[in-house]
Amino acid sequence: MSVPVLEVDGLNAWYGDAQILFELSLEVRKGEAVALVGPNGAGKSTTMKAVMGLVRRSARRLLFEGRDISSLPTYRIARLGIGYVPEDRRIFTDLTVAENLDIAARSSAEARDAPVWSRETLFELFPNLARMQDRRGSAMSGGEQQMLSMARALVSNPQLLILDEPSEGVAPIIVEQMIHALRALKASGLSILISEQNYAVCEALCNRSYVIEQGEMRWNGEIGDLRQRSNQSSAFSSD
Ligand SMILES: Nc1ncnc2c1ncn2[C@@H]1O[C@H](COP(=O)(O)OP(=O)(O)OP(=O)(O)O)[C@@H](O)[C@H]1O
Repeated sequence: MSVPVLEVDGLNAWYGDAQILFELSLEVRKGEAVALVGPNGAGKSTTMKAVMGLVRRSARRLLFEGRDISSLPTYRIARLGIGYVPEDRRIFTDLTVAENLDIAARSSAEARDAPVWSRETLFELFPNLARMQDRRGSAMSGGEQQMLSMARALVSNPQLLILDEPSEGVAPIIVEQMIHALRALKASGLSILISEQNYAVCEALCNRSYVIEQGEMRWNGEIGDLRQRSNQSSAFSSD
């Protein structure tokens, strides 16, 4: 069994005084893709934000590659090798595809060694971005923006990619391209934690999954057992 990349144990998180996550535990091992599933408002995004240090949280254990990240600021967690693609994508919509990638490359080069992902290798992975290098973010579809956001996250050469519902509101053809790119990344050894309500995406990409409901972990197991589990709950949108 491969080594753990992300180890979370006893994670709690709050917005103000409201506790949202309760004693969550999960693990992502090297080279595996893990799905975090659950109904709207279950706490999937909050779990990802808590790992990145973007919400108030406490944990018995919060380790990335064996290192305690529980008291590090978000930018340092990112620099250690976690690429985070939030639900709202955070690309510069006034800038073109090429400019968005350049900015990510510049800030990554300041932070660590030269990036492994050149513009050329990113365009091989996301061919549709190659065809729209001079297009501004504001003129791209949601799915295209999502891929640009993934490409930006890869520039810093992460070991773990955290993706918050990348397929939400995205056309099926773009979802297919996204799955193709994510499978290639996984095959290259990258670990992936993905929040997802689309069963087809989970099945095509992931090894294991965790089901979260009302801020608590309700089930975890092999991806092949998830469909049966999901029939018993409202964790999935129909697909
Ligand atoms: N900034 C915030 N302030 C206060 N409460 C919040 C905030 N963001 C989320 N919440 C609440 O936290 C709970 C978990 O939300 P979260 O976004 O983590 O769920 P989710 O599983 O990602 O849902 P979705 O699939 O709808 O994105 C919800 O009850 C939500 O209303």
